[in-house]
Formats: sequence, C-alpha cells, structure tokens
Amino acid sequence: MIMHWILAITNACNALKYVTRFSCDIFGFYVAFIYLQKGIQVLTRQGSEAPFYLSIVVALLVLVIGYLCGVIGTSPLFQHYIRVFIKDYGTPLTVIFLTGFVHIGKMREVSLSTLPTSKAFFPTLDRGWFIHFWDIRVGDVFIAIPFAILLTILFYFDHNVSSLIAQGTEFPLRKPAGFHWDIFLLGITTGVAGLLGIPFPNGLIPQAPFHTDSLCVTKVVADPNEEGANKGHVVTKVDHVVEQRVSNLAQGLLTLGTMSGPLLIVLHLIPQGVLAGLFFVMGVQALEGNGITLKILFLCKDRSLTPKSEPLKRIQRRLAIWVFIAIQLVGFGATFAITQTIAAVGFPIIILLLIPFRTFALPKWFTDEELRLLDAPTASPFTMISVGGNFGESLDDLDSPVVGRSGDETAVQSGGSDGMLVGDTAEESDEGAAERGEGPGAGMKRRESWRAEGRSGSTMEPEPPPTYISSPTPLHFLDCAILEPYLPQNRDSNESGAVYPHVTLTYAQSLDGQISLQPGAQTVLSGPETKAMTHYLRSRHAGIIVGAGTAKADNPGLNTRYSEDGINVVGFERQPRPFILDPSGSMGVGHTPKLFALAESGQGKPPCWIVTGSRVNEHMENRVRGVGGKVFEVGEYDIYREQGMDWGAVLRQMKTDGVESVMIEGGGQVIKDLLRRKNQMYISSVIVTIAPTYLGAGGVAVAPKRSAWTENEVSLRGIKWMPLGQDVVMAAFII
Ligand SMILES: NC(=O)C1=CN([C@@H]2O[C@H](COP(=O)(O)OP(=O)(O)OC[C@H]3O[C@@H](n4cnc5c(N)ncnc54)[C@H](OP(=O)(O)O)[C@@H]3O)[C@@H](O)[C@H]2O)C=CC1
Ligand SMILES: Nc1nc(O)c(N)c(N[C@@H]2O[C@H](COP(=O)(O)O)[C@@H](O)[C@H]2O)n1
Repeated sequence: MIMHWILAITNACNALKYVTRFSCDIFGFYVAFIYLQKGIQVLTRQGSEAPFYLSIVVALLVLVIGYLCGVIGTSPLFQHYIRVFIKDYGTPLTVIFLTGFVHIGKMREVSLSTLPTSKAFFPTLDRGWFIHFWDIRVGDVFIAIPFAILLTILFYFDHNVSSLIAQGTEFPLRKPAGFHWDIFLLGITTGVAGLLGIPFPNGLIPQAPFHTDSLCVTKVVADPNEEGANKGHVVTKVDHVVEQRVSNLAQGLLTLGTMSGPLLIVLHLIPQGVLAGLFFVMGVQALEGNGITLKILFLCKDRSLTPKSEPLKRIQRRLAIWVFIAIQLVGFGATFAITQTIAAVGFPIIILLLIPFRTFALPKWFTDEELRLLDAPTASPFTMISVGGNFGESLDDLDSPVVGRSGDETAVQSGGSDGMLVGDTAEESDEGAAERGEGPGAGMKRRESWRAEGRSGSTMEPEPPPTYISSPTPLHFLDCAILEPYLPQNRDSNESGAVYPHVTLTYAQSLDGQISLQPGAQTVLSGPETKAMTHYLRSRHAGIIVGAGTAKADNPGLNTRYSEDGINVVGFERQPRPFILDPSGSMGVGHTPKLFALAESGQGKPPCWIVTGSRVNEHMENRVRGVGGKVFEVGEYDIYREQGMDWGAVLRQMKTDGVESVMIEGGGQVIKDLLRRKNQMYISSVIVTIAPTYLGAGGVAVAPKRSAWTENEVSLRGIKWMPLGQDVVMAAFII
C-alpha cells in the first residue's frame, strides 16, 4: 500500500508516456496465451476418460458459440438490437446453457468436475477474517520488502498497461483518465486485501479492454474503403462508449455476492470444461484484436486485395515488418517462458525492459516513418494529458492532423484519434498544386494549410506548435462585392421580422462533389484566395455551425482571421460565435481545444454546444460554460438518424438568443441533412467553393437523400460564378 502511494505521490505514472503499442501488444499477446494455457490446464485436470472428452466438447462448444456471438455482433445480420444483445450477452448465456446442457441424455451419467467453492463468507483456509499482522516478527517484515517491491512493479505495470489498453485510441472516450489517482486507490485496495489475507484485486475490471469493449455503442456503416472487391461491404464503427460507474460497481457487488450461499451453489454447478471454454473465448478474442496478430495477417494477405488505406502498405521495406514482429514475438516468448519457471513473479521486469528498448534501440534499426506506421501511442493525447502526453507529442498535438490534396494515395490518420500521422500533411498539398498545373510559387502558397496558417514541415519532422493562440495570420480579401446579395445585410439585426436567422450554406468541394478524403480527415480544398473569402464570410455572420464530426475531425478555430487592411484581424465584435451541432452529445472536452483556447484568449467568441439533451456530458458542459459559452438543448433526434436534425428548432433557438445570421460550414452529414427537401426552406443562400481536384471515390460526399418525384433534388436560382485564384465560387439561392 505504502509503495503504491509513493508511486502516486511522485507522479510515477508519468513514465507511461513511453509505453507504446509495441509493449502493450506484447503484453496483450502474453495475456491471450495465458488465457489459452489456463483453458488447456483446466482440461488436462479432467482425467482421461469420459469426463475428459465431454469437457473438451463442452469447452469447444463454448469457444465456437461465444466466438460466433462476437462475429454476429459486428456483422450486418439481424436487427440492430438483436445483434447487440447477442454480442453483449451471448457468451454468458452460452455458459448458462452449457451448464444445463451436460445434464441432458447420456451426458447425465458422466460425472464432471465443477468449480470448487468454499463456505459462504468464509476464507478458503480455516482461519479468521483478519491477518494477525501484530504477531509477525520484525525480521519477516523486512524479508517481505523485496517481494513487495517486485509486486509493486508488477501492479504498476499490469494495472497501468491494462488501463492504457482499456483506454486505447480505438475507443472514443470522452471522460479523462486518472492514472495517479487510480494507483493511489489501488494502494488502498491492496492494503485492505493484505489485512484480510485475500488475493490483491488488480488489473482486470474496470481497467479491462473487454469491459470498455462491452460498453461500446456501435453502428454499421458503409465501408470507407469500398472499392473493387470491397464494394457493398459494411464495417462496424464504434459510435461512443457508455462511460459510467454502474457496471464497475455491479461487478464489485457481484464479486461480493458470489461469496453468498446461493451464488456459491450456482457457481458450483458450472462444469470446469465450460470454464475452460470461457478462457478459450477470452484468449482467442484477445489474440484477434492484437497488433501482432494483425501485422502477421497483413503479411499473409493477398496484396492486391489489401485496401489502399492500410497504413502498413506505406512501408517500403517489407522486411521491416517481419523484423518488428520477430522482435515482438521474442519479447512475448521471453515473458511467457519466465512465467513457466519459479521466477514467474519477475515477468513484468521483462515487459518493463521492453519500454526503454523501444525508445532507444528500435529507432536505430527502423526509420522514423516505419516506426510511426508499425507502432503508435497506445492512448490518445486526450487520455494521456494527466501523465504529460505521449512521448514525442506535445500536448498541443491535441490539434488534429490535416491532409492536403495529394496524389493517388489517401492520407489518413492511423488508429483513430491517436494523433499519429501516417501520410501526407498539408505539405503534400504541394503535389496537389502541381497536379493542378500551379507553379512552384503557387504550390508553396497552397502548402500553407487551411487551418493552421504558418505551419509547415513534412510528417517526418516534429511539427512546430500551432500558431493559433499567439499569431493568427490575417487573411486579406478585397473583391467581395459580387457576393453581397447572398449575404445578410446586417449580421446582427434583422428588421424583416423573419422567424429564422439568415442561413448561408457554404463549403468547399472537389470536382467529384466531396468535401474531404474521408470522415475524420481534414482535407485542404480551398486555395489561399477562397480561404480568405471564407474568413470574410465568417466576419459577415454572427454564428457558424459545424457538425460534431467536423469538430472532432478538424479541431477547428471557427473564428475569422479576415483583415481589411492586410495587417490587422477584424475586431472581436466581428468574430462569429461557433455552434457545434452534436445532437447525441458525443463531444468531449479534448475534441476542440482550439475553440476553447481562442475563446479564452479573446481571439474567438465562446462556443455554443447544441445537443438534444439525451446524454449531456457534464465535463464538456462545464468546459463550454467555463469559457463563457452556452449549451442549448434543442429538439428531438431519433437514434437511427432517419429524421435528421430539427432545423426549425435549432434556428429558432439561435434567433431567440440574438443570432440573426449564421453560416453553416459542414460537414457531410450536416450539409446532406440541410439540403433535404424538407429543410431547404431554411437556407437563405448557398456559396460553394469548387476546387480543381478529384478526391476519388470513398470521401465525404455532399449528395442529399433523393426524393423520388423530383428531377433536381435542389433547384437553384440567381446563380453567379466567380473565379477566385485557382478555384471557382458559386453563389445562389434555393428555389
Ligand atoms: N471542405 C469543407 O468545406 C468542409 C469539410 N468538412 C469535412 O467534413 C468531414 C466531416 O463530415 P462528417 O463526418 O459528415 O461530419 P459532420 O460534421 O456532418 O457531423 C456529423 C455528426 O454530427 C452530428 N450531426 C449534427 N447535426 C446533424 C444533422 N443535421 N444530420 C446528421 N448528423 C448530424 C451527428 O452526430 P451523431 O453521430 O451523434 O448522430 C453526426 O455523426 C471532415 O472530414 C471535415 O474536414 C467539414 C466542413 C467543411
Ligand atoms: N472553405 C473551406 N475550405 C476547405 O478546404 C476546408 N477544409 C474547410 N473546412 C472548414 O473550415 C474549418 C476549419 O476552420 P479553422 O481554420 O480551423 O477556423 C473546418 O472545420 C471546416 O468547417 N472550409
């Protein structure tokens, strides 16, 4: 207990910043094999006659059915709620079913060993509840110290790495992590367990990836790599995680409950073969999602059928992948081997040594880019805030990466929101410029990214910190007269008695009608001139709306850097108020640090978060209100997203709040919803930038849902075209 507290007080968890997927995957692989080994061990204890064979059959049945339940959960089979039920409850129901199954027919005659249990609320040994520590000799206390140190290392590693894996980048978590606090609490539970003489509770729930996985709410969406052989495929996407404390508490109470007489009787009914099957399910599922397995599978795949977006495809030296996997397997082998010996308790030392090995030795054998693609931080910068961020990433890297127009390869973020760039950045939009026939000078200009003026450097170099706080580069734009009829006459007042604010729908699209390479990847489409125009448009509106998808993907500033004199940015009163449309309340404080920073430094207006009130995240609410922003609970939003947003309610609420003009920037889902026939009446004008580039199939398109009876889904009038730089701008009204 004392050692845990020392670790907590000295911020020892800060060392977690060096723990990457490299060692977590080895640890995860090791744990998976321990599960499998445990299952086999249980089976070998069932003798060699009928009980042994029946146990094997039962274990395999649990494995097959449990595994299939997981497969069904991520497939498009059945209705959503049936699928989710099967995924979440399939395995426990299988355990219950097979516990009864072995009593059917001839199987009833086979005597199977069941789970061993003891007396209710009584230690397994015949002793009192408390350890008589006052009877222990002082010498023995000192002898225990080296073992306590080993155990603390084990707990430090096991608990923290489990915690990191459970908060990995694949889970869109919104609530912050508390590593130091956790280790402090672990000290308390270790102390209490020590006094009671029971095994120390550690590592598993709530810090288990299985637990987080079971709390994920998923949706099945079209495969973003849908092309060629993938056409028509769907993938399961994690929408959000139900972050709460109820399941953790229930698990704790159940553990306590299993000490009660009735539950002990129930537990005692479970055949050991079923338990072995359960170990197999856990082992196989853990192996399946493990990075080592995924890399091995990548190497085994037919290259022509591997999606272009697969990050490992970008590694030139295939040998590097083989060597990386070989190193991981050696690390796993050494860890597994030591647990089979008397020195088993020392296994965390090997995993611990892998961390400096990764930090200092691997960069000597692999290039930076190879390591970026083969390895990654385990948790997102948001999760790692309390331990000082991931190694090599500044906390400013909460800013999300940008991809520019590039060649044929899409540049996407790897492993969710972990902040690791695996592809092109704005730098490579230079290539896009070349494709557009621009000279090097123009290319250099285009290289300046849409959202982070002044940022440069390739993905190989650490990026300089973002410049949005101290030095926003003003954007100068002169010729805007042609747009005048499409803009609100006065951004802050409307004498006409209109019920809704003036709504300008404005975005930039490619020639193939897409606004980004894929959801979650910010894509530079506007050139310097049209970008300046957008900032001018921002200065002409009292509010800007973007959807939660855009806010999460882009970490946008949503302020205006427009300058009339080419030197000074327009005043605060001409800044628009950002509105994030997040009907299901999926945003977390870590998603939009730039908005908050700009509001805090007076370079932008405080944001407003629009939710439907179903699930308000109080951290986000407090953060928004903390910078002077507001939270609007507006309208209804059906969970299947069929009806879309109640735009009338949103716009009325904005008007009531004094917002008389608003520009809606995107992203794809918001634009599509707004362009639906029933919502077109809210749009006052449309101003679209068209960039001379094709993004290629699979990006975020802006085509609204078609109503069967019309030829044109959206009919425009008063259309004007204006070439601006290399782009063209279309302004129009909707009929
Ligand atoms: N080129 C350009 O001009 C622009 C490009 N972009 C790009 O677009 C991409 C993001 O687009 P996308 O992923 O479609 O995300 P969106 O920004 O459209 O946000 C979609 C999410 O917002 C919520 N939402 C809010 N309002 C609505 C609505 N009316 N209808 C449906 N959903 C709504 C939904 O949340 P829930 O899932 O909880 O229901 C949905 O998941 C990014 O890559 C961004 O860079 C964005 C703006 C401009
Ligand atoms: N007009 C336009 N052109 C592009 O090429 C774009 N990528 C966007 N994106 C929109 O602008 C927001 C970023 O704004 P900040 O520079 O961070 O203020 C982004 O979130 C999209 O809404 N727009």
